[in-house]
Amino acid sequence: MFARGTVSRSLLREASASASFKRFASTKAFGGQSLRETLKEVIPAKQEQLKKLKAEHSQTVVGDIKVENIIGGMRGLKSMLWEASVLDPNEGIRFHGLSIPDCQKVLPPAPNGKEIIAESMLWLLLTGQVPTPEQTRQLSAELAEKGNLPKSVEDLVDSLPQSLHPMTQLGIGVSALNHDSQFQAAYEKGMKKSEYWTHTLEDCLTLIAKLPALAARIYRNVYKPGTALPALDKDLDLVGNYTQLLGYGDNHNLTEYLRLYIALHGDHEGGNASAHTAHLVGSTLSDPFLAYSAALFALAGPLHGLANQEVLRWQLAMQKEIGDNITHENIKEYLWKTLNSGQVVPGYGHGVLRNPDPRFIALQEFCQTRPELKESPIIQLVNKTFEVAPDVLKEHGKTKNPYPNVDATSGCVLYHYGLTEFKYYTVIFGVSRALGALTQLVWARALGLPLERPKSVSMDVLEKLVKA
Ligand SMILES: CC(=O)SCCNC(=O)CCNC(=O)[C@H](O)C(C)(C)COP(=O)(O)OP(=O)(O)OC[C@H]1O[C@@H](n2cnc3c(N)ncnc32)[C@H](O)[C@@H]1OP(=O)(O)O
Ligand SMILES: O=C([O-])CC(=O)C(=O)O
Repeated sequence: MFARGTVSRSLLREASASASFKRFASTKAFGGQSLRETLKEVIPAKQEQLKKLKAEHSQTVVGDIKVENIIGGMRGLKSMLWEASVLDPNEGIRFHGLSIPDCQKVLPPAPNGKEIIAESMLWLLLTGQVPTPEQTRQLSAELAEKGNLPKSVEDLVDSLPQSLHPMTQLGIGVSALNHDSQFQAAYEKGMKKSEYWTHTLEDCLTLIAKLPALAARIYRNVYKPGTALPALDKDLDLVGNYTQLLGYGDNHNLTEYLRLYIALHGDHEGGNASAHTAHLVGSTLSDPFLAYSAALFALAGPLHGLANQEVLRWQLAMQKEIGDNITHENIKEYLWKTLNSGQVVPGYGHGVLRNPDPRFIALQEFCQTRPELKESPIIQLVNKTFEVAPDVLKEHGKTKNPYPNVDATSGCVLYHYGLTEFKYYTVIFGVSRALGALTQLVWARALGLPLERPKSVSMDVLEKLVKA
């Protein structure tokens, strides 16, 4: 299915059986093809696959629509194409067939690091292939080259009130970058449909490249006004530059954590609110900057990305109330207090997952390898909460998934490392989610996917349908 020099899906799956990993790792060096060349090679096979599906199976039934799907936020309804990742309720996310541990084994890290970096994850998401270290470096260099913000966007962001939520500022900044959209300019000139994806790809790479400078500028304006932003370092990876710009560049452990965080949050199949928003808005052929700014506003809701800020707020309030005597009994009591006051337990539950989120596990494992995190009071509280919360939520009896999602720990590690401004945390998520949402935009244009326009019904119509 994949072009020459690629790793097939089945081989990627096999990769999770660790015995085959050495073989797999040695087959991943495919020379120095660029990202664009690689995509040009893999796209025709996917176009063919879609053409065949349409021709042979357009009328094949693959599921039922129940009333609960219509009134229940479309949970479980298979109704959109998404190429880069698939979420299994029990196993969690796989990126082109690779689980998180698989990715940790095969995706190249930064030269001075061990964790997955944004570039290697982006390459995998876009192409279905594991990049070589050289390909990863090539992409890092390109992103660093393109990373500066235009003056107009700098001025716009600098003019925003300090009190405006950082996520609102990020959405505004991203949408304003569409001033220079290559896709929009080419569309105005009348480009052919077959050229959509190439211009989309250029905009997507430009946007991903500029996100660290934009996100860091917002951080500095809001929390460290008057401090100077360093220049982008052409030898650093995207996240290496991001931590430098934030002012935490000399904290290697935080940089490594952010590399892992940003790679892991990159994609979570298509139905989550931010990815789906990018897909919906992008389906109108609005440019990647507009589509992704819309996605950011979905991410900014407390049931979605903003939960990572809410978790920290909630854990700190718990810490304050319990004091030093942190026992299972005390945590249990606090959980019941939260639930009995009609609030959700942030960081727990999920629209699809029915087991602990493997992203949560991966971040917890990161904490276990760092003595400073193992001993951190906030991380210990997260761990103790995990020991108690599932049983309390089961007893409460409402949530279909009593286990932690990624937000249950992600912000707490940042807090430990001194990045304590929790209203900023979802911005970091926003830097990450671009990897998957923009990947799909490229694929949607390469495959010529249509305008998204589901049918809605009123309750009266639904009643008639039910009776019929
Ligand atoms: C990166 C991410 O976006 S991961 C998700 C981050 N969000 C959070 O952590 C917020 C807390 N969790 C939640 O609110 C939910 O679990 C969601 C939004 C993530 C998923 O929602 P759903 O798919 O509707 O969950 P589910 O079907 O299990 O909900 C059934 C009931 O359990 C409740 N429930 C779900 N999770 C929780 C929770 N963590 N605490 C308390 N109650 C919960 C729901 O509010 C719902 O109650 P209702 O019947 O009174 O409306
Ligand atoms: O999948 C979802 O609905 C929410 C989520 O975990 C994500 O978007 O990362």
